Amino acid sequence: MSLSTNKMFYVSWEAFHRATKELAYQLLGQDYNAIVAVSRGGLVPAAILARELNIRVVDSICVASYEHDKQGSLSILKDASLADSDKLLIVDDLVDTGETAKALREHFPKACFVTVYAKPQGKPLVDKYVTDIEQDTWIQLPWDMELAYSKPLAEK
Ligand SMILES: O=P(O)(O)OC[C@H]1O[C@H](OP(=O)(O)OP(=O)(O)O)[C@H](O)[C@@H]1O
Ligand SMILES: O=c1[nH]c(=O)c2nc[nH]c2[nH]1
Ligand SMILES: [Mg+2]
Repeated sequence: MSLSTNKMFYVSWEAFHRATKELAYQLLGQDYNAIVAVSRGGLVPAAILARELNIRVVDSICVASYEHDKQGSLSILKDASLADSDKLLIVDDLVDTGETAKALREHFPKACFVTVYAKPQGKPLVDKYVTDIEQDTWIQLPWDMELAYSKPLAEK
């Protein structure tokens, strides 16, 4: 997807951590025994969920589709070695158009697919998520940003 508006939702590391812990609360007691992180965006929430849910088996599936904010066709660069199962948690940072989630659900039909953020188009494809984001808004994740000087309002 390529966005035509400039609406942004900026996420700090603390906010990302807090939202992912909220996802962990939702998953608590559900007996998952392994995680597959959807690299790269899913690596950070996967580490947080693995810690909070005490899951020590963590794998990754490496996919590519976006070049910055332009979406192309999805390809699997490296598959996970863990087999599909209903005890498997597939973790990504966000679902937007749902193209990535659709491909992953086909790849892991029994697994539970979770994200931290979800936009309306992709929402029906995730089993659990924490925060709703409007479709026309770009989520700026903490690893894509750096601290910078901000002019006082009076000077803007
Ligand atoms: O619902 P969709 O429209 O498919 O978009 C969601 C996907 O896009 C982003 O990954 P991206 O492909 O940009 O790669 P990255 O995780 O390596 O940053 C994000 O991490 C999701 O995996
Ligand atoms: O950083 C990102 N923010 C988004 O809103 C988004 N949608 C797809 N891929 C994305 N990456
Ligand atoms: Mg991704």
